[in-house]
Amino acid sequence: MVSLSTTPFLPFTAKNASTRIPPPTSFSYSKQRSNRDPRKVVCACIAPPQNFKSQDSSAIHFNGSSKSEQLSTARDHEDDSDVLIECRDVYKSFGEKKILNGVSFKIKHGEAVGIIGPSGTGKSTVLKIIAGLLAPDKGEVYIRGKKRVGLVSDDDISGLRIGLVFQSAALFDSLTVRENVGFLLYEHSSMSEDQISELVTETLAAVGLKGVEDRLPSELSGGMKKRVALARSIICDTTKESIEPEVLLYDEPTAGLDPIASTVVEDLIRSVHIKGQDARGKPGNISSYVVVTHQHSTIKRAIDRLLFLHKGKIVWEGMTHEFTTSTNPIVQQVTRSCAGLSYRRGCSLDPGTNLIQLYWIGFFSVQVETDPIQLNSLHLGALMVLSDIRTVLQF
Ligand SMILES: Nc1ncnc2c1ncn2[C@@H]1O[C@H](COP(=O)(O)OP(=O)(O)OP(=O)(O)O)[C@@H](O)[C@H]1O
Repeated sequence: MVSLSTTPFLPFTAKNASTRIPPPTSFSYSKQRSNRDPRKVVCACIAPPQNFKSQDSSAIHFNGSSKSEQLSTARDHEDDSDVLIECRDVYKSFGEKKILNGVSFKIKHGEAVGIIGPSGTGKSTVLKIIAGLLAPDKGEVYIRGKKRVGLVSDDDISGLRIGLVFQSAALFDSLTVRENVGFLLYEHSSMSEDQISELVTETLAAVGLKGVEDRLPSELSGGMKKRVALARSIICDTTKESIEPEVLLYDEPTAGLDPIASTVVEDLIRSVHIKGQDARGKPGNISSYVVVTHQHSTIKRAIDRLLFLHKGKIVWEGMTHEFTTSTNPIVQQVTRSCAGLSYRRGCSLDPGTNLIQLYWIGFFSVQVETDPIQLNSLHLGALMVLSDIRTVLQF
């Protein structure tokens, strides 16, 4: 089953009985239960990027000899038995706008993968294609070796659940935390309400939340909403004979968060992974995850392997620690910029806070705390915090 879970979320699925729409304000799960086709996409949302624009992606000159291309021959001989998801030569355009131009990569069992690249280069589009919410114009997506035809709702591929955690929090305002987290199970499982309630409590504990089941989203802090969102994306029907592995796709999970809140989310992402340990001290359930991010701390804390998307292709891939030592010209251009040679392409000051958000050549951002009184202007402020930023940018 490909189960797409939306976290603070507007769950959605497509036709053939699995489309889910937000319930009306008065909706209550104790009154409304249905057992429909369990195929679904659940999307958990975190904050949208703020004031973010690609500042200078034109400064990047793609050198056709990418590492991923160099590796392609070797990859052909790899053992693919542990590949959960594969995108093979995927193309996608929106109208006249060509976005993806032959994207190929594999996500293996146990991996923590990041997708980075300039703004607007198609990273979120890749996630939506993996999730089956968008169909590629050309190319294929394989789920555990089986080619997916069309969108997730058109197909009956089983063997993997895919959860999509969107940027912006979109919990159902009129539903309690319990109803939000248990949404999928109320809709699509045969579990009793008591069973669901117990599982919701257990799942909330896994993300470090206790005693919030009866609260409404409006009674939660931003950070708590994100935890609820994550709980919603990892909950699954435990009464089933076999529970399929799950891949979680996070779209900019730390965008708009202050440095401390970002760290909490990054550690949470790690903790629900099978190689991590959740807040109860138990191993996580998520087999693999993919994170789209601009945030340096997220790359550093939550990602093992990076895919670098540029001009519609994966132009480099490798382990996170290899990124700074890569000889790939485009990567070098990025890392030199991060080292301060071309340190600043944009910045913004969050109103009412002491956070400055800085952007590097359109795809890295770092938040630095400073005293607004020091700032004569945003530009001057960026210069003044430069030394701190260099420290922050150490991989
Ligand atoms: N449904 C759509 N219809 C038309 N254009 C779209 C659609 N979805 C995305 N786009 C366009 O495709 C391009 C890539 O969008 P996408 O959100 O995938 O980029 P991104 O790399 O994730 O950007 P960012 O880093 O800024 O979030 C953008 O120019 C966007 O406007």
